[in-house]
Amino acid sequence: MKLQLALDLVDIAGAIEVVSEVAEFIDIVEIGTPIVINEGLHAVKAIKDAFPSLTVLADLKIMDAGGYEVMKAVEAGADIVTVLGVSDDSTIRGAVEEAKKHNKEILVDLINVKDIKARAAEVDALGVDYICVHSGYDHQADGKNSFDDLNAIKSVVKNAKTAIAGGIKLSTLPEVIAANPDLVIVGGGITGEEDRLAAAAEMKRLVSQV
Ligand SMILES: O=C([C@H](O)CO)[C@H](O)[C@H](O)COP(=O)(O)O
Repeated sequence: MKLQLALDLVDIAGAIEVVSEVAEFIDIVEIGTPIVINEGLHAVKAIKDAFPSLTVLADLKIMDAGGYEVMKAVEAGADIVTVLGVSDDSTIRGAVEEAKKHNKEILVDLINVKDIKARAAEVDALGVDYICVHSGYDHQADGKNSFDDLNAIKSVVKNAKTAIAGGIKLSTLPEVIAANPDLVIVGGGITGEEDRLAAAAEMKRLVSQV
């Protein structure tokens, strides 16, 4: 099981500072959607240049023009690019095709998908690399999480790796781990802690036991 650090509410300098602190405990670093909105794909390039051995995920949440937008993210240095599960199949197909050309990966984010089991099965058949259940910030504000969704998609996803994101903290990590995703994505559960190093180290220890 791998650990991804999501960086959302920082600028490029802040992202580099956080990753410098916790790099040894994370497998994937995510340049979150808010950073891409604020800084553009330069943020992806800056992190890849600063940490060439880390896997970098660009959380573009692509909804259209899958092939083109994946191409631009890959040019900037992304190893994994996100596409929304609510997108048309043609968008996801284009994204997968472009990523494969460059030996890169696609993570489909099922945020706001209503019939999560059915869509996960469809997306799995499109050849994506990861399928992620996700309670976004607005869902979290309503007290929701994606733990049940993870169990639901685990029963239908046969090819892709599974991932979970949204408000995961050290206190809820054991419950997440029990559902056995391939990838756990944590933002505020590390970046919002006073001792980020300790939080990342403990999370890495827990996910590595599986
Ligand atoms: O994708 C995210 C969100 O939609 C903002 O772009 C976050 O990266 C994801 O939710 C993980 O962050 P936390 O919820 O703070 O763990």
